[in-house]
Amino acid sequence: MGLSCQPTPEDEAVCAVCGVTASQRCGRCHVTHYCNREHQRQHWQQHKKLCNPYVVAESSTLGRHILASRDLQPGEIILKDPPLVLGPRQVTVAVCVGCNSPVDGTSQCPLCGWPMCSPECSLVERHLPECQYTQQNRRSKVVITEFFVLNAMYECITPLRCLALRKDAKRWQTLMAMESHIEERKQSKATDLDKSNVIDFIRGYLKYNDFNYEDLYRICGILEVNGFEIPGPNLVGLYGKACLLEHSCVANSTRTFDAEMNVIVRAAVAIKKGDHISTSYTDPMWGTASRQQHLTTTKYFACRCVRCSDPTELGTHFGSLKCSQCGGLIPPNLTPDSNWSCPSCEAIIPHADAEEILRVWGTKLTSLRGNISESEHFLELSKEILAENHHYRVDVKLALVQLLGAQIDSSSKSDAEKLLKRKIQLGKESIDIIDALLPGLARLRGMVQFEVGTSFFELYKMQDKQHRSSPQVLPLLQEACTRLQDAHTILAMESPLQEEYKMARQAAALLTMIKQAFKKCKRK
Ligand SMILES: C[S@@+](CC[C@H](N)C(=O)[O-])C[C@H]1O[C@@H](n2cnc3c(N)ncnc32)[C@H](O)[C@@H]1O
Repeated sequence: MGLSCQPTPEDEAVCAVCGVTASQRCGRCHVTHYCNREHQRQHWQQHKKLCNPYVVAESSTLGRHILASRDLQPGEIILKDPPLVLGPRQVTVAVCVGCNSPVDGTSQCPLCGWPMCSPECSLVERHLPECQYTQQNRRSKVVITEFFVLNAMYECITPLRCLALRKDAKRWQTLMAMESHIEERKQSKATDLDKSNVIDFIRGYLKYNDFNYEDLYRICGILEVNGFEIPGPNLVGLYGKACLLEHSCVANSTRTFDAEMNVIVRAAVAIKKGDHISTSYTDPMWGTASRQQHLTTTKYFACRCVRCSDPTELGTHFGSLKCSQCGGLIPPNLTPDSNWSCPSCEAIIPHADAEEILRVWGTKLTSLRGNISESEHFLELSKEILAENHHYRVDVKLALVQLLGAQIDSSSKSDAEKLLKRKIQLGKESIDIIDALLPGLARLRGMVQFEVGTSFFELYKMQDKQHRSSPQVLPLLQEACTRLQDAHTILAMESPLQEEYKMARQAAALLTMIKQAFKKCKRK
C-alpha cells in the first residue's frame, strides 16, 4: 500500500480502434469514441456487447423506467445524455439569460431587454426563444428592476424554451412523452399557480398568445417532475433518456454534468443484469418525512423503497429518538399520527410529543448559522434526546467538518491539532452514515473523504522535521493516502465546472506529495 498513491488518468476521448484523439462518438451510447466511421464499423461486433448497458421497461406503478441489460461495475457509465432544454430554475434571482450567472442590471440583450452579463451572452443560442417571442409579440423591451431577490418574471423562460421545441417534431415528441402528472396538478391546484405565474405573464406581459394552454400546463408539470437541477451554473435541464430513471432513497447510480451540460449517469455500486437503475429525486441526507413530502408534492408518488419502509432507515436510526427510560433508540412510527414505542422497554412517546421534540430541535438547528461553539453545544445537548446519527446531528457534523477546516488556519499549533482531530472524528462518523444511505461512489462521500484525508496529511505535516521521516508517521500517511485516493476516484468524475472537480485536482497533487513522504519513511 502507500506507494501506489497515484490518481488514475482521466478518461480520454480517443478512438477505441487506433487510440488517436477522436471527436466522434457511438450514436447509441454516446460513450465510446471513434476517429472515423470505418473504425466504428470495424469495432461494432466487439462494441455491441457493451453498448447501451440498459433497456427501457414499463410498469403500472413506475411508468417507464430503466433496467440494467448486463452487469455493471461501480463507476461504469450507464448513459450520457445531451440536454433537450436548459434554462433558469423556476424560482431564481435575476440571472443572465445567456449563461445564468447573477446580474445587477448593467447589461441587457439589445434586441429584447432580458438581462445579460455581457454582450456576448446575447448571442447564446439557448436565449433565442424568449428573445424572439419578446420581440415579435411585446414589441418593446423587457424591463427588469428587481435584482438579488427572487424574481417571478423568470418563471416563463424555461417553459418558453420548451414551447420553442414545437418546430422540431422529434424533440417535441420526446418532451411531451415525459410524465407531467397533469391530472394530479389540476386537483392539487398546482395548475392555478402555473396559470398566474407563467401563463398569465406570457399572455399579459409578453403579449404572446399563440400556443395551446394545455401544452403549457403540461410543460410546467414536466419541468417540475423531470427537471434535473444542475449545480454550479444553477440551471434546470430536461433530458430525454435520463428522465426515465426511477427514484430510490438508496439510489444505485450517480449523476454528474460535463461542461456541455450533458448528464452522465454512472453505476454507484455493482449493478446486476435486470436490476432497476435508480437515482435520487431528493436530498438523501434529509429525514424520511422531508423526503416523502418532497416526493408527494412535486413528483406525485409515495416512495416505498427499502429505506422508507424501514423505521430504522437501514439501521442508521437517522430519524430515531433516545428513550428517556432505558436509553435505547426509538424509531419513528411509520403509521401516520401514531405513537412511538421503545422496542427495548416499550416506553411510549405520544405522537404529538415526538413531533414537538423534532420541532424544537429543528428550530435550534436552523438557528446555528455556522457558529462552531453553538454547533458543538447542539451536539452535546442533543445526544440525550436524539439518536447519535439522527439527521439533525449528522447535518451539524457535516457543517462542522467544513467550519473547523476554515478555523484551523488562524489557530495556534496545539489548537490546530485539536481541531484537526475533531474534524477527523466528525468526518469519519459522517462517512459511516453516508456509506449506509448513499452507497458507493457518492459525491458527498468523496467530499468528506477529501476533508478527512487532507486533515490526516495536515497532522503529518505538523510533526517535527526529524519525526516526519520516522515509521511512526506511516499510519497518518496511510490514512491520508487511502482517503484522498477514494476522494479522487469519486470527485474526478465531476465536471471541471464544479468545485468538487477542483478538490479532485487538489487530491491528486496531495497524493504526489504523500508518495514522496512515504519514500522518505521507507528509506529510514
Ligand atoms: C422523472 S419521471 C420518471 C419517468 C416516468 N416513469 C415516465 O414514464 O416518463 C418521475 C415519475 O416516475 C414515477 N416514479 C419514479 N420513481 C418512482 C418510484 N420509486 N415509485 C413510484 N413511482 C415512481 C412517478 O410517477 C414520478 O413522478
